[in-house]
Amino acid sequence: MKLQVALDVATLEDALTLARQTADYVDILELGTPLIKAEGLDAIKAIKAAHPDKLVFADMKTADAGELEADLAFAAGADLVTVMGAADDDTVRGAVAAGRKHGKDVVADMITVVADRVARIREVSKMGVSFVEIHAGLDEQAKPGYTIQTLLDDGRQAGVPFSIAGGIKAESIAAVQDSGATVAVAGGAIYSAKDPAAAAKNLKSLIR
Ligand SMILES: O=C(CO)[C@H](O)[C@H](O)COP(=O)(O)O
Repeated sequence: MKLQVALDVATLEDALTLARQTADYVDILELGTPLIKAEGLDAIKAIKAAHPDKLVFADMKTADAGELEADLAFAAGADLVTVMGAADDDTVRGAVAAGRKHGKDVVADMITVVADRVARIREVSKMGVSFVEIHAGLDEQAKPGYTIQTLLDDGRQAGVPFSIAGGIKAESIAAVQDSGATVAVAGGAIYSAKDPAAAAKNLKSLIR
């Protein structure tokens, strides 16, 4: 299982610092959606230039104009780009077309798919996305009683390649791996830690 750090900070300067602190321990550097909105697509270029050996994931969370938005992110240097799994089928297909043009990967973010997520995961997988991200966003995580378990159950059931994002911590990363995930995405557990490098190193060490 690969480890992906979500650079969920609001400035490129902070993102470059966090990337430098964690790059030795992660496989994928993710530019979080707020970072892309704050700094623009040039931030993708800057992270890729600083870490050409890492996969760069642009969390565009595209909801419309799939081909155009994915094309822009790939042209800026992204290796992986997200499209919303809840978007129109043509938006997903458009992003996949851009991915094929650039020889890169499109990931369907399954955040906000509340009714029969497993069925929608199977549908978008047939549209050509490389994998799905089974995801509980920060607002969902803040609700009382939130648990990552439903994400893991959906992953197990879906029978297609998936990543998990939703507040993964040192205590839960083994269960994420046991669910069959190919990528574990960690944001807050790393960027909110006193020592982000040590937090990333610890998460990596817990992957068997
Ligand atoms: O995309 C996101 C929020 O929409 C986050 O990047 C993702 O949820 C990972 O961060 P965390 O581990 O803090 O949940």
